[in-house]
Amino acid sequence: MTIHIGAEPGDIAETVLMPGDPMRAQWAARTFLDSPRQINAVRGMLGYTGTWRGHPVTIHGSGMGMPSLSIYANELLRDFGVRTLMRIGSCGGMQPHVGLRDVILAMTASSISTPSSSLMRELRFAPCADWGLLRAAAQAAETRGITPHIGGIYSSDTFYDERPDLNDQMTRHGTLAVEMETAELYTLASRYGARALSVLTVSDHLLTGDAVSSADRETGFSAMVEIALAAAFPD
Ligand SMILES: O=P(O)(O)O[C@H]1O[C@H](CO)[C@@H](O)[C@H]1O
Ligand SMILES: O=c1cc[nH]c(=O)[nH]1
Repeated sequence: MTIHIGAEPGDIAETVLMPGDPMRAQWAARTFLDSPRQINAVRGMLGYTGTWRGHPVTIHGSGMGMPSLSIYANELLRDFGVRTLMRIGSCGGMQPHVGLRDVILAMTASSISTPSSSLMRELRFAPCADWGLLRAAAQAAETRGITPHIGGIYSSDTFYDERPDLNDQMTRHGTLAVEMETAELYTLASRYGARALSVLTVSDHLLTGDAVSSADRETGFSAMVEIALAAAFPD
């Protein structure tokens, strides 16, 4: 048991899928796992452990933003021995060729700062995905007839961003999408010698203003969950 995760040792699998939204964790566990059981509800942050094709898997919310994700990822990696952490999140598209509901595999994540920035001092660390997971996720997507966008994303601290000039530079430099957790997830996975990948679905678009419904953001993104599970346990 840790401060924020009320699970016992052994309750959490070595492979964890992390949506920001705890209700997406509940939906994904009930939809994709066999025999899911709730292993955390501290502060309403729901976590479930079950099996997928016989492999133990935990699906646990991270909350929104890097400070929240950092708390859960630190405890999962340090105290529960997690070895593979995959974010299953929503994001805002930043390129004209990226459409609503498209799947993005985040190869790298830019940021202005992360909870790890003060530790890094003058270093501008480059958070990047685990190559094996990234390759397996690309293959899993293609097997399902999905062509994912693969490249850099932006992990922001600000959902209601008032720096359109910064977003313009991101778009100009090929950034695929914006979300709020991946840069810290990849940094922590590197620190603990674990594997991480963010599999994202485009829920809205910064260039067009188009968006899917909140209900869709909670439960409508099956493809990214299937891709994440298949990448974690390739045949
Ligand atoms: O849908 P989730 O996984 O929460 O991800 C995105 O949605 C939240 C903002 O609405 C942020 O957490 C952002 O990263
Ligand atoms: O952080 C996020 C997530 C989804 N859409 C956005 O525009 N930003």
